[in-house]
Amino acid sequence: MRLVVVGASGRMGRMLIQAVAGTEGCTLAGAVEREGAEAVGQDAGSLAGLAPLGVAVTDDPLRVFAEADGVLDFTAPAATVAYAELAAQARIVHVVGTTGLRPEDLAKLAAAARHARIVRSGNMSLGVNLLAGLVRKVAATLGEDFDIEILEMHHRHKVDAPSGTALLLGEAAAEGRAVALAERKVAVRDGHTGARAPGSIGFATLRGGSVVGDHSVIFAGPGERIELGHRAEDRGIFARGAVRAALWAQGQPPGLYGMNDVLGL
Ligand SMILES: NC(=O)c1ccc[n+]([C@@H]2O[C@H](COP(=O)([O-])OP(=O)(O)OC[C@H]3O[C@@H](n4cnc5c(N)ncnc54)[C@H](O)[C@@H]3O)[C@@H](O)[C@H]2O)c1
Ligand SMILES: O=C(O)C1=N[C@H](C(=O)O)CCC1
Repeated sequence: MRLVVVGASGRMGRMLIQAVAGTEGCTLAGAVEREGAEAVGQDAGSLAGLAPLGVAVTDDPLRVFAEADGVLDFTAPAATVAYAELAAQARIVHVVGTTGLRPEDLAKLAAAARHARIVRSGNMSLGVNLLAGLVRKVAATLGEDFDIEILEMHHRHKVDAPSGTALLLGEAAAEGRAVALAERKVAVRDGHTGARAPGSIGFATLRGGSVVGDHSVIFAGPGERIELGHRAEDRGIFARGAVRAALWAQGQPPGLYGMNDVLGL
């Protein structure tokens, strides 16, 4: 499968180049960065700490999309919305790891998925997607006398909150309880908040250092607490998940898929 990495010089972009180069049956068909980025013109392999791959980073996505079967996109919301349109025009698979997408961005991805195969997930790792299944089950089993709180910590450079993973886990908890997350979500607490609203799903965000991604889902009940968690130690888990998603999506009809589809969960 010929894959393009957009956001090639980012923390995830470099990991994606490594993952594509290290996966049998995949070749790096292109590497794209935003106009004016320092990496434009550099060899994508060298950028990712590998031997040169003979693929120069470009700021012209159209040219490389025309020669590819799929694009791996861990960039920023505005870029991802634009790439969804280009990938749909080129009829290639679009794997979206970008987080911080607003409802109107998600609506644009859903529109593109009428003609394109898109796999989107706030977390492409096996572990977190398994954890989401456990959270759904525990939330469905326990009543509302168990309060659900989701705690996440990421590195100091992360720009969106709560993390895409925390929201994915919140969605799983809400599904388990058969409620809408949008109606139960409490993402900020400050000052005199009053007592906790029964049935709310709370989020707490920590940022600092080089943390790759820590998540805990806490079910706090009368006299006891259940905690389910995941610690990411290496961004390679997200990159390998994205390549797996692209390979899986190649054989699917147009639509918007998640990692649970890819992993058969
Ligand atoms: N879903 C997952 O499993 C997962 C895992 C890790 C990170 N992420 C998400 O991936 C995104 C990127 O994370 P990161 O840590 O690599 O960030 P980063 O800032 O290191 O990298 C983003 C890159 O995208 C580039 N970019 C921005 N606009 C572009 C455009 N129009 N065209 C091409 N490139 C463009 C930037 O120049 C930068 O190099 C974030 O939203 C993050 O939350 C998701
Ligand atoms: O480093 C990031 O940024 C990450 N983003 C995803 C999220 O928002 O959950 C996945 C974990 C790493």
